[in-house]
Amino acid sequence: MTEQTGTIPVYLLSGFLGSGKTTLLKRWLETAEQAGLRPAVIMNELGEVNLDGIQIGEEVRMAEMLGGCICCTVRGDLGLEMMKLVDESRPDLLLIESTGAANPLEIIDAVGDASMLKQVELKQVVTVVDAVHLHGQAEKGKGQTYRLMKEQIRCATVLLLNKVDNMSEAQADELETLLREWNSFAPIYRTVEAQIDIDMLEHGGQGQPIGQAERHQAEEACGCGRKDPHTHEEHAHHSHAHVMAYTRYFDEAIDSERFEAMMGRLPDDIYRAKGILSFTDTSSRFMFQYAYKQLDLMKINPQGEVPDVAVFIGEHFDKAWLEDELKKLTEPPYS
Ligand SMILES: Nc1nc2c(ncn2[C@@H]2O[C@H](COP(=O)(O)OP(=O)(O)OP(=O)(O)O)[C@@H](O)[C@H]2O)c(=O)[nH]1
Repeated sequence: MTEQTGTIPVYLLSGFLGSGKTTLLKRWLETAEQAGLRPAVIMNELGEVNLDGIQIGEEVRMAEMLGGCICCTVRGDLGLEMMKLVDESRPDLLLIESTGAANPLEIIDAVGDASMLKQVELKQVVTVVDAVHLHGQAEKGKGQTYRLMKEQIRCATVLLLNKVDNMSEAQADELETLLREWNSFAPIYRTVEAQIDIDMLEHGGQGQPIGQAERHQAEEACGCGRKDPHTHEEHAHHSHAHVMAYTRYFDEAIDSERFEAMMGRLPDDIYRAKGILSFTDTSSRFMFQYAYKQLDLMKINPQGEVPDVAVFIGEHFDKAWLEDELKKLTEPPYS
């Protein structure tokens, strides 16, 4: 783990929605705590509730930026939040988890601005890639999500090819070749549940901080407003404007079977969902995580007052359909 040298190292966790950033963040925090270090975290969520933050211990100093994406709508706040955290808690390291829709270059710039005022230094941009999702996107080979994933990969100084448990070795080999084509300098680690030696991430396998050359290369590759060298198209400034989030609060417990059946009916354009729910058939509360058709439910006992809530994220999906489905969850049982 990083030794304290006066400058606070900053690590940016990037990667498309549901790729495993929070899973990695939890590991990183555990490792830091075992090493006796005091980490601080900035979390950014598209939805109105910090569901990722609930998974982090209360002892970790955390700033939340909710209801917008760190790289645009709330970008101005990032520098302020970072400086406040540094002044208030003087952490040994700072981890920033962006929304899965963020363009990392914008955040890299914001950290760069802050480093002129405070002793913070961006050390690594770790992009977590959902192997299965990328595989599907690469087969299509086009679209805004594909382009955004490519940008996140190009801006990385370290790449985790995560969720390789869901694919064959040969498919993972193919993806690694693709990652290498898009990003020739970042070390690539294949992972399951983001299991990796954190030291390898902190030092990018080479002990190199982000240098001018890499930064320049990343800017060339994904700079907003710059022309793509191959297509000569301008990159959209907010390449994730197509991603939308829908938040629904519940005042009462819902039927677990109906909920699971509804999740099974979600259309492809709702690819990510998460939330905390109470079910009528058990007294425990549950956190659910849904990413690209995979639904996980975990018992949870959140500290403080946390409402029952579900957040759905996707592209141009039919909100009316979703509202109708959610309404059915709280209706009396059908005869
Ligand atoms: N099968 C499988 N599932 C994984 C793996 N890593 C993470 N997951 C699951 O994928 C889901 C999303 O993981 P998160 O860590 O919350 O992803 P995230 O990138 O933080 O998601 P957002 O913050 O919404 O962008 C969770 O249900 C994880 O348990 C993996 O290697 N394999």
